[in-house]
Amino acid sequence: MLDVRSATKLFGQKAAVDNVSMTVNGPAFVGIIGRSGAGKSTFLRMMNGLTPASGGQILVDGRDILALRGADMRAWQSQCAMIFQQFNLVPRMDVVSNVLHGILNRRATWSTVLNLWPRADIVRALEILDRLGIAEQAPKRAEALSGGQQQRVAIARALMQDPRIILADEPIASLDPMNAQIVMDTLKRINVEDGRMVIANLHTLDTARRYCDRVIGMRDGRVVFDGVPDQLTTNVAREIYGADADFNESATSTAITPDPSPDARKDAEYAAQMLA
Ligand SMILES: Nc1ncnc2c1ncn2[C@@H]1O[C@H](COP(=O)(O)OP(=O)(O)OP(=O)(O)O)[C@@H](O)[C@H]1O
Repeated sequence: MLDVRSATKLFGQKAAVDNVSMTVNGPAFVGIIGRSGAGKSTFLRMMNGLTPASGGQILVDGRDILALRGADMRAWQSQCAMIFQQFNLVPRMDVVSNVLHGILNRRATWSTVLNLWPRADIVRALEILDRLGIAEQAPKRAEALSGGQQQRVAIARALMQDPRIILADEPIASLDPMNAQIVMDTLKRINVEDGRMVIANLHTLDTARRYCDRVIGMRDGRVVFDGVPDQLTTNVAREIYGADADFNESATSTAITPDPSPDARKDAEYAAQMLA
């Protein structure tokens, strides 16, 4: 379904993404790891047309999405939702309107300006929020929510698009371990239950091992590892990160430590429910 052929992005003389090739068949959960500057974000942004490529092809069911322009590119972008580290919600807008913004490009401008949405769309947005365990947050302003809840709203907004692929750029890098787990569980559930491909840039090895069917390691714009989580040994990781013998995996851990706050307890209950 996804066939990346020598995808390349140059910024001046520097290749941020350097001849990347891979194929992904079916709705896999793919993690991309690598140190800062390895090219992970640039690759995801090429996938959904936010960053134009310098060369290569990205074929989805045989169609090169790097060559799409105008309405065709917008149509692709609606099938290929993006989730960001900083959530990118409209902070002062209520949660359900933020979710409805997932289908903004399918709406007439005047109806968006007036915040008028068909009832069926509102019901769907509420159903998605309910599925992600945050229906009661629907009327609140996005800025009033915790980081983990905001990221779930961003995932709900992505689902509103009914995408085939979800691209997540360090989706848990701003979250505490508890919320990181809830967000990763949510992405995994969408992957397994809906059959949507997820490609996530991840900054912790334990997360990549735990959630991914396949892990891609990038270094200096190139793919230096492509395998299953079991193959991601400490030595392999050291190689991907270009680290020395002091490389300490536990420093990148997202393992959960107890937190007594009521909100954290509620989130913990939700996480346990998701894992059950
Ligand atoms: N718009 C840009 N203009 C010039 N150089 C850029 C631009 N975007 C990224 N780069 C460079 O491309 C390389 C890859 O950056 P990229 O953000 O893709 O890496 P990354 O692996 O996602 O890192 P991080 O985890 O820090 O986001 C870096 O050297 C970066 O400085």
